[in-house]
Amino acid sequence: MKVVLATKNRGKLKEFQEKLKEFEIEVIPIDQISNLEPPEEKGITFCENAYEKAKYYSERIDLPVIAEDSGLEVEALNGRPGIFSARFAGEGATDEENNKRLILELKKLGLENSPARYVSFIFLYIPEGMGLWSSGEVKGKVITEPRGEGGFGYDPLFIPEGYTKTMAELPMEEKNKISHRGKAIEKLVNLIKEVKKW
Ligand SMILES: O=c1[nH]c(=O)c2ncn([C@@H]3O[C@H](COP(=O)(O)OP(=O)(O)OP(=O)(O)O)[C@@H](O)[C@H]3O)c2[nH]1
Ligand SMILES: [Mg+2]
Repeated sequence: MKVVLATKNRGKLKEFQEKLKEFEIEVIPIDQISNLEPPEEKGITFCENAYEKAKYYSERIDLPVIAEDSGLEVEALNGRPGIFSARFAGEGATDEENNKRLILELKKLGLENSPARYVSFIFLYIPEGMGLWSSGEVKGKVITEPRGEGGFGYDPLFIPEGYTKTMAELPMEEKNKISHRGKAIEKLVNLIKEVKKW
């Protein structure tokens, strides 16, 4: 089975490819199929953004498309950056700039860490209007001293519950077992298997 993944995020793409390999599903990045500009993320929830992204591309390329919207919710920041995680330090911000903003905001509050969670919503949109969605989360804490080279985004600042290493210090295979995205992908695969039985 092959499926198109609508993302411009290379870190996400690698994690989807690695995880879905386990289920013999090949992931084709959207930019191999089309050079459509991504839609603006106008939703106010992860779910809405994932749905809109998948629908937008699927309707235009007439193939099933998976899209994900994900982010980091930090307790001390009342759930921010949330759906704004990719643009915390401004539109087009780099991971490094977003990490600096997070560290600054925690330090402003006099904190060295805060409970936090990563959230992932995935939507598989199938032309003619059929859809499947799933979600996943991983709880942990964010710190103010970055560690590790793996993963992407806020991973050098995120320590999953039950671990002492940051997400960026874990091999991808291990991150995929415990991460918000890994869990959401597994749930989606189970849904696809159920639907195939119909
Ligand atoms: O360290 C991280 N490890 C993760 O596992 C992770 N998952 C999400 N995030 C953050 O949340 C944004 C998603 O925003 P997002 O879903 O809109 O994706 P994006 O804009 O990067 O790409 P696209 O898929 O929209 O094209 C990302 O950019 C990151 O800042 C993560 N950070
Ligand atoms: Mg995005």
